[in-house]
Amino acid sequence: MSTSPPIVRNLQFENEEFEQETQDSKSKDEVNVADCERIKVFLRLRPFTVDEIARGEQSAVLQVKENRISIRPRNRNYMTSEVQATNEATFEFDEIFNEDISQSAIFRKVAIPFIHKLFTGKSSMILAYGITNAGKTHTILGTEADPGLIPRSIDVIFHSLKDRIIQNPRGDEKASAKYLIECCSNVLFSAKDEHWDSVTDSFSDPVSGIPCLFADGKENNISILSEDESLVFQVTVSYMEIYNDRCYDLFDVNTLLDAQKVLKRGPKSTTKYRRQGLKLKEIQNGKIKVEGLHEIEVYNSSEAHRLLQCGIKNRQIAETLCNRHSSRSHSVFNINLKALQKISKKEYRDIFQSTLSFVDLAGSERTTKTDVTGERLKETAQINKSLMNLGQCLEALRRNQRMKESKTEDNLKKKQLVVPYRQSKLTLLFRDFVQNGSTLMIAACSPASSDADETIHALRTASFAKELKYSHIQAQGSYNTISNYRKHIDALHQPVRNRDKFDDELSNAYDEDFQDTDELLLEIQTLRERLAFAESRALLIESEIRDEVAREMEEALHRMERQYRLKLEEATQYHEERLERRVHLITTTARKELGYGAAHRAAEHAMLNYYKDKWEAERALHEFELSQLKQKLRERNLERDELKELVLNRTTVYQEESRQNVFTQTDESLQSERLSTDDINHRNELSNLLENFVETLKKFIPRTFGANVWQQVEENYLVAMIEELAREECGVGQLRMIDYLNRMFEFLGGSPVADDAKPLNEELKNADVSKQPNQSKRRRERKKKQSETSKDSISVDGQNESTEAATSLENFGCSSSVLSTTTPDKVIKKCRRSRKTKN
Ligand SMILES: Nc1ncnc2c1ncn2[C@@H]1O[C@H](COP(=O)(O)OP(=O)(O)OP(=O)(O)O)[C@@H](O)[C@H]1O
Repeated sequence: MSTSPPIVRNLQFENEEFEQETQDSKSKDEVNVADCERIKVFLRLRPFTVDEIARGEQSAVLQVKENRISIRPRNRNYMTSEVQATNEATFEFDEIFNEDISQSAIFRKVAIPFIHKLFTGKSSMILAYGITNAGKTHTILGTEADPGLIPRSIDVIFHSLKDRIIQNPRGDEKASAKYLIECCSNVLFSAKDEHWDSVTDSFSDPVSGIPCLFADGKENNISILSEDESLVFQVTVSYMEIYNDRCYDLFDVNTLLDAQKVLKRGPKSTTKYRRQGLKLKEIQNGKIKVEGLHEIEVYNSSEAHRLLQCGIKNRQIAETLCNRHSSRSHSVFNINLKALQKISKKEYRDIFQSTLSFVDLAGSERTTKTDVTGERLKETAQINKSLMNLGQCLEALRRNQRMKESKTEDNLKKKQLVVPYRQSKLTLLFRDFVQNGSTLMIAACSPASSDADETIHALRTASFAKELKYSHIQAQGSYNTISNYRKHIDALHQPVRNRDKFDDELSNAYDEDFQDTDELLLEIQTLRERLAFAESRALLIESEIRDEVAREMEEALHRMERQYRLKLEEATQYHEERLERRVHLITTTARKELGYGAAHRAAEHAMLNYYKDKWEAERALHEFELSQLKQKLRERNLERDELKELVLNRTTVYQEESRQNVFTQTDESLQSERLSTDDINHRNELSNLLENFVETLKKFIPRTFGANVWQQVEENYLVAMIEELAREECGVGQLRMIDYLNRMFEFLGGSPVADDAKPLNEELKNADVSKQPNQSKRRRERKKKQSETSKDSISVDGQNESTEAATSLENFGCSSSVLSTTTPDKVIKKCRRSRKTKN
């Protein structure tokens, strides 16, 4: 089985106008390939921007002569001694494009040879390098009106391949351009946002509805075809960016959907937009693979343009949501070509795979110049670090190459430098391209004198790249190499087919292997030595880097110090002035108020004295009152003591009396108990006697003293007497009755109890209670006699009534003579007098 290697035939030109130019480029390319595959570096000088013209920027470019450019530095102190001496920095490049070169011309000069290589199975990279705002993106992407290298390359590639693109039968539908474009149209282009208004205002695809920044057909007049008609192709594209030394897929649908969620929630959304970072993995032959990077199958230029548009949009969204600015990341757009040869109706055989990559590097910038802080400072540091690392790789490669080329004894003894590819993702990818393909660098250059120093640094790094050749590192994926391998495999298969020669061939192969092993051991030894040297060299480089960083930091610190000192001085001056004003104000106010203050103090003093005297007087008065009150209190206390004593005495007396009363009452009650039966009889007798006596008085007193007197006697004495008698005990009742009678007679004007009645009174008074029944017996007898006598006298005639009364009274101790001598008027008067005196 043998394959005839495809011969890249001369470029076919559909447009005669470009024929000559492209032929030149082809011939140049052929020369370059022959010229050991040196890394080519082109310089593109951009014109002044509108802003720069408005600022009146001066040009830093002193001279552009053939491939040499001279730039005048702004501050020569930071330059090399050579530049300091001449005050200009001169660099040489493969070609220098002036401000007036068109995008189309650049494309033909730069990209066409690489597209050519793509079709021959060689991978290549076009790298735009330079300081910020130098025109890198303009060159790589371009604008809607004037597209750059990528859109033009897409046009040419698809126009060349035409119907020879086949569909991958095992292709993932979710990795197809159609699916992604649909997602993009739903997610990214549905939202209207000021950040991409300018983009969406561009062309719109009638099918997908996606605005298309780059219209097809700008470069449709160029076609590069392979003569091998049996070859068919599959084209995939991938788009990624390296931001803060992390790789992100710009064709990842999931991140697009996440972005949609965040966008829908609006600017106040607390959900953070997080993208999944991709890992770089080293596969066989030192090739680098970006794990998880989507490679989207594309069948025509229109799809490719729209995909590019989606990637740009995704990047814009990331920029918006991550709050960063344009080109703060390195972007890599890959066009992968897979050539297949038809074996049968459905079977294809892989012939080669190649990639054309377009890298738009972020612009290096000086932190001292842009005065950035926070996240931006971190970004800038990362950009500068990765670019510096790229410069270090280029420098190390150049030195190694020089050592090899010079072949002097000294140089041969020296060990090769280790190229620090692994220090950043960018350089790892760069290594892949340097080792596996050809590289072209476009150094974008700003003419502004304000950017001169940074431009010089960037151009110096670019000039390192210019000297690099990679002829010794053959492109592993090239078509020719693959066909050579095939031949070799065929040769290896030969012994199998030819059994007779198998053993000999096999032993030969073993011998070769042993020889290889010895060589390998030797190489390991050499590599070890190189490693030791490389480590020491790395330390040296590191110290150099540290020095540079320290210098920059020192510069920044000096600047900050100056700023702060200035601010401090301003603040001090301001505060001093303020303090002076205050002191002045206070002094003036104090002076004004001093006079008033003295008078005020005198008045206060007088007031104080007045209140002091007043207080003293009141105090004396209160003390006097207090002493008086104390005296009174003492007296009251004495009185209280006396009263207490008195009460105590009285209580004692009272207690004594009450005790005696109790005894007396007890005696009396005992006596009354004894006399109770006699008393009942005695009372009956007495009441009878009293009735009689009262009856007698009723007759006697009205007749003698008048009806009024009787009425008064009756009111005052008799009723009370009768009631008393009814209530009192017998013995005591008698005494009471006598007392009443005495008082009655006293009232009537008579003498108290008659003398002859006394014995009776005395007798009654002194009467022993025990003897009373006998006494009452005697009395009853006497009364019986008297009643008989009175009965006799009454019965004689009415005139004897006074005599009867007197007798009755006599029986009670009353003398009738006393009664007869008193007139009723006198008795009444006497009675009234005695009442008055009583009252
Ligand atoms: N050749 C050119 N002709 C006309 N205008 C240009 C050219 N090159 C660059 N510009 C303009 O200069 C400005 C800066 O260019 P561009 O954005 O490409 O710079 P950059 O190097 O990519 O900057 P950054 O690294 O910050 O992204 C843009 O306005 C662009 O239109």
